[in-house]
Amino acid sequence: MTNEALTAEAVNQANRPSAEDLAARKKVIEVNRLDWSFGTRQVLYDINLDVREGEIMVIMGGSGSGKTTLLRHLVGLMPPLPGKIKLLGKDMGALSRMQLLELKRRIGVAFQFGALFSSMSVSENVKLPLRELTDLEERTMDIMANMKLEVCNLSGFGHLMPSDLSGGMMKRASIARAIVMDPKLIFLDEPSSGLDPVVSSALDDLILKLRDAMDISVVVVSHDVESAYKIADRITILDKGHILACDRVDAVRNSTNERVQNLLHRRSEQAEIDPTEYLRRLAGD
Ligand SMILES: Nc1ncnc2c1ncn2[C@@H]1O[C@H](COP(=O)(O)OP(=O)(O)OP(=O)(O)O)[C@@H](O)[C@H]1O
Repeated sequence: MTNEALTAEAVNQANRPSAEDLAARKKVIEVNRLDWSFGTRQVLYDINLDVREGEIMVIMGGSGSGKTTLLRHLVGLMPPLPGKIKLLGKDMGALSRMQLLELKRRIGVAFQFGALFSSMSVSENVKLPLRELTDLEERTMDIMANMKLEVCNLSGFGHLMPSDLSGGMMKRASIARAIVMDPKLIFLDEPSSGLDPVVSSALDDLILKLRDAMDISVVVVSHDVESAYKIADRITILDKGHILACDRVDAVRNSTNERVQNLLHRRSEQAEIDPTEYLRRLAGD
């Protein structure tokens, strides 16, 4: 780990809420006894999880452990099951289609591959949720998109096409789009995949800044253990569809469970992920 990363980690460490502080906060996500099978194949087993207001929760686990399937449930891309998932206090399985849509407006999502439409400028990409979900005037949309681009250190880059951006800028642009509607909760899938450590560390800083400046709760799916140590308040580790650990960073990091340590110190598996296969699974094909 670089000295810079160590320092940033130490700063966040000092700012981390205590277990009591976290427990006293409102739950923005509540998962109760969630099981899921694809056909006869069970991939999630008795998932119980909560995320608290203002918390950064990092979900980790080996390839195929169920992270994407869980994420798809959380963002409403899987059929909602009554009593299983509450998002921002609402039972997703008890909502009408319109109510579910309304709820989805209050969350932001940045998926890992091909997050931006290549035929639109960066600014148009960021404005997309505003265009699709609001009746705001063009000028207002421009102002809102520019504000979010600025927060994501992309001021002045809105006119560029995605192909003109570096990997790190592309990720920041998809985060700008995820926050353009001022959500209270955002989901980031593998934000640091494919980035070198310096760029990845800058992205971690942006995630921390967003949480602090916008009072947002963040769920990050990641393979990157250094990033998790730096940004997370708590880490959840999935193992073959089961929650193996869910605790504050120090507790997970110092866990005496051999399986937890093996999963934490396994080399990054990002190279094994095939983008086409990832998108197919995300779409539920
Ligand atoms: N649509 C689907 N149909 C059938 N099986 C699926 C489907 N989507 C995922 N699976 C299977 O469910 C299991 C969990 O997959 P999931 O994508 O949730 O894991 P993951 O932890 O996100 O993996 P990775 O880190 O490789 O993205 C895997 O065995 C996968 O093959």
